[in-house]
Amino acid sequence: MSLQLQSVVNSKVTDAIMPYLSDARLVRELAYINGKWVHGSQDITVFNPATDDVIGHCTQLDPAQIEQAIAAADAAFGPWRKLMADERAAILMRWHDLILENKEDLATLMVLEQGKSLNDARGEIDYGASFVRWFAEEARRAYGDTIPSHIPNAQLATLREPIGVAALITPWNFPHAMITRKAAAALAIGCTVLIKPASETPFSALALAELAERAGFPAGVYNVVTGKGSEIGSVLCKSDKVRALSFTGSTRVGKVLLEQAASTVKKCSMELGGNAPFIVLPDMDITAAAKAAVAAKFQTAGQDCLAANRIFVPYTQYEAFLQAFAEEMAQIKVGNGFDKDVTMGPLIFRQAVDKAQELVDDALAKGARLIAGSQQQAPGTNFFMPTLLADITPQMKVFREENFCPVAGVLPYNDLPSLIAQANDTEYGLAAYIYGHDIRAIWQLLHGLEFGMVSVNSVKMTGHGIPFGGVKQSGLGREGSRHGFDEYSQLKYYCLGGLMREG
Ligand SMILES: NC(=O)c1ccc[n+]([C@@H]2O[C@H](COP(=O)([O-])OP(=O)(O)OC[C@H]3O[C@@H](n4cnc5c(N)ncnc54)[C@H](O)[C@@H]3O)[C@@H](O)[C@H]2O)c1
Ligand SMILES: N[C@@H](CC=O)C(=O)O
Repeated sequence: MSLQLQSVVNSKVTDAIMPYLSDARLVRELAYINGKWVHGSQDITVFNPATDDVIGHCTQLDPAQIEQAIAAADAAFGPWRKLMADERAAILMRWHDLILENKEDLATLMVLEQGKSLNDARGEIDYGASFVRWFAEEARRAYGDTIPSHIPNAQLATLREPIGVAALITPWNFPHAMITRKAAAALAIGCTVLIKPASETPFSALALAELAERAGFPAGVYNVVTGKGSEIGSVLCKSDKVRALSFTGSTRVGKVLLEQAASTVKKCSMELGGNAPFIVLPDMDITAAAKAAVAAKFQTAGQDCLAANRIFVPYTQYEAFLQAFAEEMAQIKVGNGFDKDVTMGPLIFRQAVDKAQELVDDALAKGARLIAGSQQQAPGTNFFMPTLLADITPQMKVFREENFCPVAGVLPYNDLPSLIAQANDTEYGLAAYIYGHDIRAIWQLLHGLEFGMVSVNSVKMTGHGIPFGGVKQSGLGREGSRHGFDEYSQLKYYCLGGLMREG
């Protein structure tokens, strides 16, 4: 079956998007395969979570079209990997520059489909572009090793080779940066990519594809497939041609994909859920700690894998901290991400609001105290007002589950050993925060905490140069940093024997 192709017409995009953008060609509703915009069999409706308005549709590809996309990426792999690193880097840098030139439009699209504030969306575009630049630069440094030989008259070494076609499946909470963090690494090292964005936020992904085309990626190197996650995931996992699978999303779906990918023994990289502890040490200024905890909890309306869900405070400062936190939380301005001064947008859809309420109800039924947060003030059906619960316990869902909503839970602690045990009492192990000054306590925590990333006295911990990733059920592998290539490359060892030695 040949691909149904459509030139450049975005016939169904509603007026809800176009008036906001300076470049209408960034709005794409079709999938992007082998350098063409492609129709699927049905449409998936995309909503603005702040207003519930329909903002457009993306296309749902059928399994045969996913197979065709895989074949295109596979065919493009050979020529792409053969380019010199400098040549791939130049295309990546053009993509980077185009992303930044179109920052305002990309951020606007993100607010429309994801709901975050315009400032946060702009920040995400910068963050996303930084990975493209980083990996364009790293492409020139994808070294192998030479190995002191234990074999007479032989030279031993490794080559770092691109693994092949990489499937990248991404979530809706960071619809831009979760793509670039994967795609830039894969492309720079010489892989071709098939990107499957979340159906709630396809427009950010498709705009990136439009810019990738303008940057000059050859046909088949950069592909975006849209449609049903389970259907696409299963075709990608079963295909022998797809050699790497990089997934960012929930631990539940990550486990499904790991099982499916086992059938073809793919290299799997999993960036999954988190349930971050935020630990306040006794020597920390309480107002400063509360300010940082609010920032760490409510970024992206709590829909952030790094969100500080369980906040541990010494008994002696407990009530003072709750008061300071409630005061700081009251400064959050909830509303449509386009409105001036808004710092927190809606949740992604109505079920997320219901889940937030369920967490609060469960906690209150099990003895938590509601310190602040009234849902009567919510400015729309998909909004959940920032909520502060005290006295949360490990028996409550708000402690156990990745809550992914603007509900903060605080609990007191007595001593470091019991604190460490409680902070680790979760299946997740992505990120942890420590606020305080006592270097011995910080060191003890750094060693005791079972998390892939620990940030001391800083809410911001991410960036292109750091190895982002978790332990336990928060995932496998690292993104960004000099380790980012590991997920998309393999070492080929060679032994060059029978060499004559001089002297
Ligand atoms: N560790 C990280 O770096 C990181 C970063 C961002 C988000 N996340 C996690 O992502 C989750 C929120 O995002 P979400 O709700 O979009 O996650 P999700 O797991 O529901 O979906 C993620 C992606 O997987 C697709 N998908 C769903 N079911 C699938 C299946 N059976 N097979 C293949 N693909 C499938 C979705 O369409 C989407 O594209 C949270 O758990 C959050 O912690 C983790
Ligand atoms: N906030 C994370 C993404 C997780 O949701 C990041 O900074 O990469």
